[in-house]
Amino acid sequence: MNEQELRERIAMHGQSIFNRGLTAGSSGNISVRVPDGMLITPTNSCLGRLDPERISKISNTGHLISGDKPSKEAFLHHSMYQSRPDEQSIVHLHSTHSVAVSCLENVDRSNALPPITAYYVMRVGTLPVVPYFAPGDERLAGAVEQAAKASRAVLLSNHGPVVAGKSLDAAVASTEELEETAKLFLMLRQEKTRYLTDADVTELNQRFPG
Ligand SMILES: O=C(CO)COP(=O)(O)O
Ligand SMILES: [Zn+2]
Repeated sequence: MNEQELRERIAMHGQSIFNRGLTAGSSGNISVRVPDGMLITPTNSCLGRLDPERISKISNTGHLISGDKPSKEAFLHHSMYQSRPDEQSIVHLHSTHSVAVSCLENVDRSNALPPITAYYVMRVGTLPVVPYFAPGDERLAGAVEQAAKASRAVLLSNHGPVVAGKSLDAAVASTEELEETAKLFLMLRQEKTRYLTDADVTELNQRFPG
């Protein structure tokens, strides 16, 4: 996909995400790597109403090349790309059920969600939790860079998920799968539940690597 097509696809996904209530107001941001840096949604923009031409383009050193002022979380996307050089896109949302899990006191900080379904294992896998810092706080960079070494998805405490993928479509699909699994997890918290076993997870990782 060329840069223009990527810009249009970011806007298309943003609108779809917003219209389904997966992030509200001006929350969330999306980035895609390009050869000379990254495209990222502008700060304070509504994902439902992105203008492809105004999407920010920043260099690998963080300088604005074109478009509106970039997301205040651009440094966080940068940190995650540093840890995961094969990933091409990152999606950060304030999706309700994922945010709810990020607020639970006794969450397992090395992996917030159990393996409930095969698609969760295939698209997300593990979900380390990063301590709370205010949005845009650069201390998030180190914490995310470290956590992202173990997984393509990290959960920011009292905030929301940040998910990387080998393409924009893949990053969006993994973020959606994470949100659905967070919803299932909360629905099942009072029910006796059979999670997938370690053997089930090992088999899925062998059948569907990457
Ligand atoms: O989700 C957000 C902050 O965490 C939105 O911030 P931006 O509008 O700067 O992208
Ligand atoms: Zn946010």
